[in-house]
Order: sequence, then C-alpha cells, then structure tokens
Amino acid sequence: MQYISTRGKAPILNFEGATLAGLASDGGLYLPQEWPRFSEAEIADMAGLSYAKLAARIMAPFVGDSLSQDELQSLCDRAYGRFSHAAVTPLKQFDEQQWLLELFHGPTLAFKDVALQMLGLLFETFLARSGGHLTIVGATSGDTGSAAIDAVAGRDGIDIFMLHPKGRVSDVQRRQMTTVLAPNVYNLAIEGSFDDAQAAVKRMFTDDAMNGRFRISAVNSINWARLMAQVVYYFTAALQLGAPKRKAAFSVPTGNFGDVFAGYVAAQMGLPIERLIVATNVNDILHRALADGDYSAGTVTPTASPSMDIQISSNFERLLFDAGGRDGAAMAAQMHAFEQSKAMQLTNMQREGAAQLFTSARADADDMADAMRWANDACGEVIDPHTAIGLHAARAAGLPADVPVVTLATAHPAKFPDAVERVTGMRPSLPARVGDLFSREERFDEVEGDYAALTDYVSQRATESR
Ligand SMILES: Cc1ncc(COP(=O)(O)O)c(C=O)c1O
Ligand SMILES: N[C@@H](CCOP(=O)(O)O)C(=O)O
Repeated sequence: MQYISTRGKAPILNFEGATLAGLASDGGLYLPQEWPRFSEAEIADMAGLSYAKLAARIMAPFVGDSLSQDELQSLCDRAYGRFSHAAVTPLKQFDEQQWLLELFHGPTLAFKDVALQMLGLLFETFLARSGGHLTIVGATSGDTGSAAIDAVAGRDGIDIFMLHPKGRVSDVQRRQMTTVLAPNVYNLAIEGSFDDAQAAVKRMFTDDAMNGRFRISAVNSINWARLMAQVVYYFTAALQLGAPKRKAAFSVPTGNFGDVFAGYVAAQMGLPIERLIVATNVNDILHRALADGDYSAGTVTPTASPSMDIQISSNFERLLFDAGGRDGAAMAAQMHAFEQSKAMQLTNMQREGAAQLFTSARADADDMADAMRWANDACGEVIDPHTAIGLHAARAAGLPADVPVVTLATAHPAKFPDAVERVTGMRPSLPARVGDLFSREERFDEVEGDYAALTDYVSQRATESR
C-alpha cells in the first residue's frame, strides 16, 4: 500500500514511512493511494472475531508489507490487551433504535486510546528497525494528550512535546497528562485555543530548520495510522447489528474530523453505512460546511465539551480531497487560500460527494443537557458531554425506524465530573486504576503561544536525529 499527500507534492511513502512522517512535507495529510475493499462474503466472515483479530484483519491491507501478519497480530494483541473491557469497545442498547458504542475502556478513558495504544507500538517497532530518535509534537484539547503520553512515556528513542490550551481542558484531563513524570514527556500549557496549538504543531512539519535537526512525527489524527486503527470499531459495531446484510448509522461527536473520517473509510472499504452524523457543539464550522458549503472559522467558544472546541478540523482536508476528485494541486491552492482568509466555500463536487454519506447537527448547551438527562433518566446511563452531543444528533437525525443508530461514546463521564454533575446531580467517580489522580505530583511548563518560543523550547530539549 502506498500513501499520497492531499496536497500532491510530498514523496509517496509506504505505511512505515507515512506513520513515521506524521504530516506530509508539503503540509498535506497522507492517505492511501486507493481504498482497499472487502467483499460482502469477507465482511460476513469477520462476525464473531475477537477485537484484536478483527483489528489485524482490517488493518492488514493498509499496513501492506511494512509488517508481517504475525507482527501485526502481535501488536494488536498487545495494544488491545490493555483495555479494561473484554470486548474492548462494548455496544449497549438504549432503545429500539439508539445504541451506544463505548470507546473509553482504555488506559486514559477516551476513544483516543484505541488508536494511540497501537501507534505507540508501531513507533517502537519501526524505530527498532531504523534506529534514530523521534521527536513527537502534538496538540490536544484534552484527550489526545494523555492517550499519546500513556502510549510513549518511558519509551527509548522518543520524546513527546504536548501542547494544551491553558485553562481550557478539564482538571482530570490536565492531570492525566501532567502527572506522567517520565523524562521523555514534556507538557506545555500555551495561551490560546486548540486551533492555535495545532497550527504551531503543523508549522513545525514544514519548518526546514526544525526538520534539519529533528525527526519530527505526529500523534494527532493527522497521522494516518491513527485513523486506520479507528476504522476497526465501526466494523465491530456494524457486524453486531447485522452487517453486511443490514446497514447502520453512526453519530459521531466531532472536532478534528478524525473519528468520523474513520467511518467514511470503513464505508469505502465496503461496510454498509446508512449515514454518518457529524455532531458538533456551538463551534459548528463542520455543521455549516456540510449544511451550506460554508467552511469559515470564527473564534473558538469554550464549552462543557472542551475536546470539541475546535474550529479548524484537520481531517476535513482528507474528505475534501477524496470527495473532490483527488486533485492535489487544487487541494493545495484551496488550503493555502483558507490558511490566509480562514474561510472557504466547498466546491459543488466536494459538497455532493460529502452529502452521499454525511449529515450533521449542532447541539447547544441545552441540547447537550437534554440528551445527557435522557440517557440518565430513560436508559440509566451516565454519559459525558461529548457523547451527549452525539446522542442529541442521533435522536434528531430522523432516520427510518429500522436503521440502528450508534452514538460513539468518546469519553468516560468521570473525565468531566463538573459538567456531568451540573446536569444530572451525580458526580461520576474515577475508575480505581486512576483513583489517585488528584494526589499525584504535576509537572508542566507555561510557554508563550508564539511559534518562536515553542521551537526554542523544543530545540533545547529534543534529541537531534539528523
Ligand atoms: C471526548 C472527545 N469526543 C470527541 C472528540 C472529537 O473527535 P475528532 O477530533 O476525531 O473529531 C474528541 C477529540 O478529538 C474528544 O476528545
Ligand atoms: N479532541 C482532541 C483534539 C485533537 O484531535 P486528534 O484526534 O487530531 O488528536 C483532543 O482531545 O486532544
């Protein structure tokens, strides 16, 4: 399998190369040259496989010859062996139509673990072959940070620099990052929003001076390997609901568009998906883009679902590229114009391509609270604010009654105890394995959000590898 950049100018790489590169050198995002496709019979044959076995089966065509089948299976066994639920991502029924796919049984209690446990092992495996040192730079609105840190803390040959917007993540989220005291982990609190942090991170990938000294890589969903691993749970849920004979819909609380794009990939691979519902909070650029073609970014509004307080969604570029005819030069021009003006109009081809599978909804604070209350009162489930936004969109979608709608439960409610308590009156407690989080020592640095200060910080601490 070969990987190409959405902006058409970066070298074509195999899976190992694309994983280690993270972001393409032309500022674009890597994705497979063509989508691998499973037949109906092959999908039917997947029913009943364990999560780790299914994961290896789904990932194999993407990995190509970068790993042997045995190596891939062993990495999946190790990655998914660390989840606290035997099913890894259990599916629960709410009513005749609504279902909940719990993605938060990994070590840091959010869906990010599903991909990042795997990515940490991929880095380890590929670095063991090539030698050298990897400098990971990442941006987080709360959950990617802790999952990535858990995945690489203490690993030889890797440093991780994780930027979070100061004061805009929950206390649990911050502590899950800052109480990891391994010497290869650097937490940076910056002024500004997640978008500011992500822009700085992406700039480092095209910075010749930084790339001349350090081998920079990504743990955000700009890294293709992240999305590949997230495709798997769409298959597990759909198979349980009758795939390949029966279609399911998915409602996905969305910020950086990685999770829902993984659903799009599953559909390209042959999984029968009725609809992908993009659920946003009031930071609704994706809802506006899908509803009217207007992709214009405003300022980020802080909400009770902080991990989705994002206006510029990196992975949307992958959809625009694929749905818009895979024209790298046109995509580069469109994105460069957007980077200047922070506004763009989707082309007709992009809008029509997206409309075949995607629909969207925006939830404000009341919508979120109503959905959280419904889950609690009618179904006996305490859900987190991000999941509640997905559930609101799922119930509002108006899909035919015979189509099961699966809301992705992206985080454990205990990550957002204040928001959950405000709505339900109940304060969810942390699972025992992180029960001592608030008595652990914290370590992080506050760094000016400007690019020069960030590169200085990284340059003084990272290991040169060029
Ligand atoms: C809990 C939670 N829900 C939803 C999202 C949005 O996911 P994505 O960025 O893949 O769209 C995030 C962050 O990414 C998150 O942390
Ligand atoms: N919500 C995310 C933002 C980064 O998203 P990613 O999936 O691209 O890593 C977070 O919690 O950090």
